[in-house]
Amino acid sequence: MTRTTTPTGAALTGISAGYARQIVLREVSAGFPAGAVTALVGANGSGKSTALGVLAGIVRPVAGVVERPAGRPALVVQHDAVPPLLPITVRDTVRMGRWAGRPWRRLSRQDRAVVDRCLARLGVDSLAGRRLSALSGGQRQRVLVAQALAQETGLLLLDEPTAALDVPARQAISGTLREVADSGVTVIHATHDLAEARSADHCVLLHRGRVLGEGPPEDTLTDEALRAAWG
Ligand SMILES: Nc1ncnc2c1ncn2[C@@H]1O[C@H](COP(=O)(O)OP(=O)(O)OP(=O)(O)O)[C@@H](O)[C@H]1O
Repeated sequence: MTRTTTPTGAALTGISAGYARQIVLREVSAGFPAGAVTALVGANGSGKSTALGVLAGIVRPVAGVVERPAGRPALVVQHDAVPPLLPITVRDTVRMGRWAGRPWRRLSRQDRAVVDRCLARLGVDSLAGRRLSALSGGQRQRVLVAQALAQETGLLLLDEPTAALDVPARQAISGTLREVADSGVTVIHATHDLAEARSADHCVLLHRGRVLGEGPPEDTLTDEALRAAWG
């Protein structure tokens, strides 16, 4: 079941979910405050992407309740999950963020202004006319974040948005996520980078599809919890 709530953020209660042959998340309950950055932390295969899929409404749970802010959530997948030869430009990619469920709709002047703002915010305005497929992984990742920002959503979900990025690109994205959260958005990103998780406001630690801990990073990412999560 999905409920829309605002402005408390998002929450999973008693969620079990997975794929045709496999239950991945087992009775997961966790809160994701509005106006804050939450890091979803865990080892490979712990269920981070599946939890993002549930929050995004892409993975349908077999049990439990999903609560999220009203409106269509934005999900930024990993840049290598985007077909590499997709023949669209950077600007078109960000414009897609304004479609709001109506593909190729004509964008208003205001929509175009939002697109320009998001391109500039992620520092990809100079690449606007380039093909997405001609960009580096880090540049492409920034474009995907710009597309998500263009949705102006209350729930921004990102799957390892800074994996494999250099330090300036990582800082640019982290800084942007912080600003977006400060504007009241519920921001949730999956990561196995502990430094990044520690700079979040809140974190949820997953291990084999279950929640090991939740709360401020300093209380949640203890040596003992991390040993258990990676054990
Ligand atoms: N589309 C899918 N179809 C079937 N099984 C999947 C699918 N996506 C993930 N899984 C399985 O679900 C389990 C959890 O994967 P998930 O991607 O949610 O973990 P993760 O914590 O995001 O991992 P990683 O850090 O490697 O990205 C894994 O066993 C994986 O094989």
